Amino acid sequence: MLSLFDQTADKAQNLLPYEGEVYYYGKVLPYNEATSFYNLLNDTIDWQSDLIKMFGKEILTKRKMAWYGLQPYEYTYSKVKKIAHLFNDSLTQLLKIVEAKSGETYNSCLLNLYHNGSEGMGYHSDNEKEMKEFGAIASLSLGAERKFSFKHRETKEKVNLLLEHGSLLVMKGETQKHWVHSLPVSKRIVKPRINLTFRTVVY
Ligand SMILES: O=C(O)CCC(=O)C(=O)O
Ligand SMILES: [Fe+2]
Repeated sequence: MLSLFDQTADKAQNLLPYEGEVYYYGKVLPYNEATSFYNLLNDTIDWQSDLIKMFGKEILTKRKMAWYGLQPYEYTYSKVKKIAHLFNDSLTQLLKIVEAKSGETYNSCLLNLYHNGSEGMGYHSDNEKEMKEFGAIASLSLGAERKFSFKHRETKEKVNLLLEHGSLLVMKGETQKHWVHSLPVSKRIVKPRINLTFRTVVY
């Protein structure tokens, strides 16, 4: 049985059974602080639709994205090269919180805005060529609570969890090599959600 001490956020347990490390720290921001960060980011981030290929056609996603960095790093997603906007005050504050909680450092952040549960993200891994190999990725969630799923590439084993308002999830080690992850759609969810994934790009 876990003692009370083991259950504290800073002693999060690895959720993956093998070949990767995922730690869920639960709510790292008090409710009101998480809500005010949600509102600030919603208003100040330069949100853009993403161009993706579906059945050979290029379509604009309803989900909005944004790419920020400590420097104007280049990053290619969906085959389009983007230059990072510089971190604003909210992002700088959140970076410090996430670095302290996870004991890792990051230099960039990919943001996603899902207007409701009909928007999600299919199975993928975050192993773009610009990113530090085996670098930690810290995922901060604000707004609607959503299910999140990991699936092992070979065994197909699944691990599911809920990402709460103001919560932190950290993926590290070999996670991206052996597991894919997704944010499943859920028509019942009508509220919006913002997710920030803090990453390390090499330059
Ligand atoms: O919205 C999420 O929780 C996941 C986002 C994600 O996987 C990504 O940005 O690569
Ligand atoms: Fe991802």
